[in-house]
Amino acid sequence: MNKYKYSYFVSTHDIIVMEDTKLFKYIIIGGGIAGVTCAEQLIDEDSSILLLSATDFVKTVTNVQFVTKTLEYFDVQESSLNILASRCPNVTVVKSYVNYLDSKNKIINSTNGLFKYEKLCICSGATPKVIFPKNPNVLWIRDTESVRKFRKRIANAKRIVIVGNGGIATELVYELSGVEVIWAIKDKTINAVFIDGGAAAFLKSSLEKEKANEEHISKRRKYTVNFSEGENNDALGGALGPDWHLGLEIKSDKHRKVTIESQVQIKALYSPEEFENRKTDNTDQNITLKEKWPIYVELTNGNIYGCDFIVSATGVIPNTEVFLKDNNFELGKDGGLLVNDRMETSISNIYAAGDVCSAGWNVAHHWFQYRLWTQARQMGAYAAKCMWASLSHEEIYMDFCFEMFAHVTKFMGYKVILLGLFNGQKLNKKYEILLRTTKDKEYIKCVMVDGKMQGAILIGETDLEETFENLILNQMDLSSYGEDLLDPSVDIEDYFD
Ligand SMILES: Cc1cc2nc3c(=O)[nH]c(=O)nc-3n(C[C@H](O)[C@H](O)[C@H](O)COP(=O)(O)OP(=O)(O)OC[C@H]3O[C@@H](n4cnc5c(N)ncnc54)[C@H](O)[C@@H]3O)c2cc1C
Ligand SMILES: NC(=O)C1=CN([C@@H]2O[C@H](COP(=O)(O)OP(=O)(O)OC[C@H]3O[C@@H](n4cnc5c(N)ncnc54)[C@H](O)[C@@H]3O)[C@@H](O)[C@H]2O)C=CC1
Repeated sequence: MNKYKYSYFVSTHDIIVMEDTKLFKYIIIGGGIAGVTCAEQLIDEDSSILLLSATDFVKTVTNVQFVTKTLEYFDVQESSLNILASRCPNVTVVKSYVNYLDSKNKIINSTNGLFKYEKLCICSGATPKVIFPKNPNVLWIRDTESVRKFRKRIANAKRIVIVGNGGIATELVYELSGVEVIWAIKDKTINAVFIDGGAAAFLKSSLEKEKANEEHISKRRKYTVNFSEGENNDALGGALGPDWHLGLEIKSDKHRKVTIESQVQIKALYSPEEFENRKTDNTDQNITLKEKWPIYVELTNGNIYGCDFIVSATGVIPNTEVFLKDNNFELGKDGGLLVNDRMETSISNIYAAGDVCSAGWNVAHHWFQYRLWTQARQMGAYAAKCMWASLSHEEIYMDFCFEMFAHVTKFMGYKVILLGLFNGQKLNKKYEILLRTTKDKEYIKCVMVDGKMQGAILIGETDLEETFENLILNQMDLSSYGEDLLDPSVDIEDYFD
């Protein structure tokens, strides 16, 4: 890339562009799943495509397998930039961090110089929204580097506090053994971001089992991650994804010891010195405080725990900051770059996909955005199609995957499938629930309105995903079946397929 003569900044408003600033038809920012999929899917083979990745690795998806029309499994690999470039000959891949966007002149400034675009797709992902981010005893999980730090600290830890009740916290609590875990959640029940209280009760019993006794079925077939020591890159890498925790087999003790503190938040953190200086009565009530710890956590219910460190698994914030300087992007409520049904942001010729964007179109009734690997892939692929269609004046239609929310994952050792409005989202509590559950085997919940299925949670090997997907998409009137719909003696799979 040295062949580009360096252009330079006078001020953020005044870029001097040298004559040979390279023009690319498409530029994609971000080497995560959204960016890489976008680059791979650009079918414009004669065009110049540039992918800028802040890190030495990009995330690539392989072996995509459709479980149903909307549910998919895939493998994820961290690949070097060269591997991606050799796989996609029309894509130039450059390690470069973008630090300024001049949308008026369609130029981006990066650590590797200036680049001009016809169409730009921002796929810069999201950053963990960390509580007490400056405290050295508060860790988070996002990329390979953050997992490396976590592994280092957990090796000698006796007790940690995990804050948050979403995907990361749920997976981490389940994966850890040989260390005492205090799980502090805002909600009444575990994993409330994804599942209801009934499903949470079903899953929770897994925490009481010993880790060694369980067969380790991976969420996807393979996740290859590069944990090589030595590389110390401050740039935030792409989000980890399926099976990121498989490398956390650190402790030989397979006992889980989890205390769930529900309906609490963190009130304060204390260093050992600050804690010594606290002379309040309630500190003495907690036996755990007799030991000396690197940090102390006070919860809003008054309980105080000493621990080795805290993991903040408290959601993400879209990575937009760099792009907002001097650019009047319209933002979604969650701070993402608002995109329309063509994945276009509010600034012309700029598209966005994946965790960085907020779906701003009139979404299908059974679909909503969740910052997930699967949606990053789908949005990246669709954004590529939209950019190409815009330049070639072709008409395209919104991909079918945006018709219905669908997610397959694994929580607490069980396969979990979420379809449509699985928690009654958008239904203003006006729905009925049909439920079938068999302890340690399956949990099936259907959300029904006027006899029509709106969503479903399937935990365990139920084999109902295809049937239920069809029922949600077709909106067939099922009133005549009533509760028989989930009667185990009725083979509804055959009936409705
Ligand atoms: C621990 C963990 C487990 C997860 N598990 C699952 C799961 O099981 N299933 C699931 O569906 N989802 C899962 N997710 C969520 C999923 O990983 C993300 O939603 C998805 O990877 C987002 O992809 P992305 O490409 O939008 O963003 P990212 O993967 O964050 O990629 C963004 C890229 O942009 C680069 N970048 C940022 N700013 C700049 C800049 N200014 N210049 C150049 N480059 C820049 C970053 O370095 C990064 O490479 C998980 C997330 C985490 C953190
Ligand atoms: N299996 C899967 O599908 C997985 C998906 N992911 C995805 O990765 C991303 C990051 O994961 P998470 O950090 O777990 O985000 P999340 O959005 O899934 O969960 C965030 C949790 O933090 C809680 N929270 C927020 N602020 C808080 C505060 N101040 N104090 C206490 N609790 C607070 C929320 O109530 C919520 O329970 C998400 O987009 C998630 O969907 C992550 C892991 C696994």
